[in-house]
Amino acid sequence: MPRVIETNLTEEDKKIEKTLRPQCLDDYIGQEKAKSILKIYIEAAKQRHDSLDHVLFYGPPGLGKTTLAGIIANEMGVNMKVTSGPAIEKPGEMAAILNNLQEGDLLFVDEIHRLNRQVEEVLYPAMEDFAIDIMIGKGSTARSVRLDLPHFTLVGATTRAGLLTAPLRDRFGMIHHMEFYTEDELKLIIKQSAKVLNVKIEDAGATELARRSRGTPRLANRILKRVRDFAQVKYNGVITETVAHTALDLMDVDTLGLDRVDRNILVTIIEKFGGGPVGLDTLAASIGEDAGTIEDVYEPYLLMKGLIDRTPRGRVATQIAYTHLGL
Ligand SMILES: Nc1ncnc2c1ncn2[C@@H]1O[C@H](COP(=O)(O)OP(=O)(O)OP(=O)(O)O)[C@@H](O)[C@H]1O
Ligand SMILES: [Mg+2]
Repeated sequence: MPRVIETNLTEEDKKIEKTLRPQCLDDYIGQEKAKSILKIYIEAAKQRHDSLDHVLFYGPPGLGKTTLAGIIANEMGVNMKVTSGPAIEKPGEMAAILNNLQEGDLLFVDEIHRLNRQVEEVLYPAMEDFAIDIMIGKGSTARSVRLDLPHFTLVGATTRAGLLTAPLRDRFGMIHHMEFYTEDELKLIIKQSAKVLNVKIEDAGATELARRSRGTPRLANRILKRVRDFAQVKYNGVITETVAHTALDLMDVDTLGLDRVDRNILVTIIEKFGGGPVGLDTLAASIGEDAGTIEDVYEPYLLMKGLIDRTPRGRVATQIAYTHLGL
């Protein structure tokens, strides 16, 4: 059975995500702070008939960064062009993308921390002055020519803002940290998705799914889909609390929403390293996971739940972790 916390989305996952994606700010649940600030920014930009300031979203996967970028484009009434850090290899490719934008367009750059330095440098004047500098000619006759661009909005997304260079970060007018969703927010999302997918779910069933969705809408939707299948085959199609409970236990998602890898991280810190502190790389090596994945995907939730602490000498398991695991 595929793991619940899967960072590589299948085609079916992508299709479902598309149908479940809210289209306007009012349908977007949670992230209240970002929403209220965005509302003002969008209103002001529309009144000035100007493009919106550049926006950076950072935070763990599946919290709605791409969704929010799409909503901004919708609310501004502009087109969204999508690209990603690893997809652009040469400065010329970035220049071409920028040059093809229409006035007001939104350029969404996913995994923006993975742009290489030369490509990133094209963005500096583009974001600041809506212009790019291109070199014409060779050797002693080479000169740089400035080309004007349409006013556009860059929306960047990254799992870690710390990996962004200062000059790039400084060019964003708004930087927003995506928060984990509360159980109540996730419950609303689950109920909304259930309606769209035509799934019958009881209130207590939705509560149970929300509690075990790791604060993450993507997981909430994915879990909903799996539990629906389970309810269809084993029960009469309705997601009750018992159905939710049984299905999630089978999926190896525990009562805090932790999956096998989360628990492995905790158990390893406790049993192999006496509760810590243990360095990230050592920890990664002993559980056979990539250090970056631990830091971006697993750790933020464990930290938020107070199961681990980060100290200068490494990661430490907290009392809450011992209690949760019954150790
Ligand atoms: N606030 C929200 N309200 C309702 N549904 C949401 C919300 N945020 C996210 N979702 C759902 O979760 C799914 C994943 O969100 P999205 O793709 O925007 O996450 P992301 O932060 O871009 O993730 P990644 O870092 O992996 O690119 C969406 O398809 C959408 O169905
Ligand atoms: Mg995304």
